[in-house]
Amino acid sequence: MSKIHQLIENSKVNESIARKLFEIETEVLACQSSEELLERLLGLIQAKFQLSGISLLLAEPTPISYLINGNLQSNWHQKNTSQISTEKLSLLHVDKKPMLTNQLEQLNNIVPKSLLTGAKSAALTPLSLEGKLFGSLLFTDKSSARFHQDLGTFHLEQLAVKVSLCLSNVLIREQLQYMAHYDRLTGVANRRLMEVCIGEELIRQRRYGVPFSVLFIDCNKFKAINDTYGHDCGDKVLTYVASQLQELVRENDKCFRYAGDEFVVVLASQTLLEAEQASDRLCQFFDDNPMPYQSALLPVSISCGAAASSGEETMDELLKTADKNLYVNKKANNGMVFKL
Ligand SMILES: Nc1nc2c(ncn2[C@@H]2O[C@H](COP(=O)(O)OP(=O)(O)OP(=O)(O)O)[C@@H](O)[C@H]2O)c(=O)[nH]1
Repeated sequence: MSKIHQLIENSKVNESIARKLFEIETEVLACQSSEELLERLLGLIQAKFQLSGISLLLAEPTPISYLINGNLQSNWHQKNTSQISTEKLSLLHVDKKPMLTNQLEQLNNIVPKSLLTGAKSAALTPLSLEGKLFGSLLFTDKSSARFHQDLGTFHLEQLAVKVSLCLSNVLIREQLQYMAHYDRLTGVANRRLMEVCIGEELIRQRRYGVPFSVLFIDCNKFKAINDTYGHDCGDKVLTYVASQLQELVRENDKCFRYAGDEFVVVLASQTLLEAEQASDRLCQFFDDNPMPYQSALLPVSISCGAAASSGEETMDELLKTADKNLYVNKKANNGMVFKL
């Protein structure tokens, strides 16, 4: 082939690659979550470029990978995402550049063997967030001619920048949403999300007659725990109570941190009697299960008040009834002593 023909041919190939990347970019721009974005992106790349294998390598441990890993729970990610140490990742991407190779022995002891099964060549695209390398997209092919050291990396570099940008935008949005709806200390949903949840239950009840109840929960003598063992211990107690409450309620029920040492549980489809039974069960659990603390056991106790929604009252009225019942029950619990 003459030089000019070769140039024209190269330019056509480049244009076709650029077009496919543009189409992929356009499609992933609308993705609302990092999980959806990565899944969609990798699926599109594999289909459009007909790659035999594609996977996501995530650095471990970095704060960024922790943030992303928490979001990647789908079956697809379980199958296609692998952990890689930060040191190994930087071996793949010297100066944060893509890597192309058909000498796969170079990847031995860096990339999990299973990801290279049947492959004869591979391309790795670095992913960065806030200037930090946190992962790599691994493309593999059955042909050793597909990726090799002498190929240019311009398109992969572009892809790396664009994916990193899209991902960072989505992650910032996810972080903001999380901070707006979840309590930082205990990890349970906050009062704002509780209002949304009760609002939805009220609509369901008024429209379809589905009952629901709420439990107002308060830790007993919590101030004394803070004063005796310190604020850090108090924080641990709150985290312990929140995590146990979440474990103890049914899948459909939801637990919220209302304020300070107060929590609210929304019991979907449950009557007052069922809510009172749940309340007894929760109180009994904490009486029977003191919190492990500094190689000892710290008694933790809670009081609960239940209220069933009739569909007539407002959210505030419902919570007030539960709160009133809580204080009736709390009186009976007075006199708890905390000893390590
Ligand atoms: N450690 C810690 N303490 C908190 C937090 N939020 C609120 N508190 C404290 O929780 C305590 C709640 O005290 P009270 O409302 O008097 O409750 P109590 O001591 O459990 O009293 P009773 O409910 O009557 O048994 C206050 O001292 C707050 O300072 C928090 O995030 N961490």
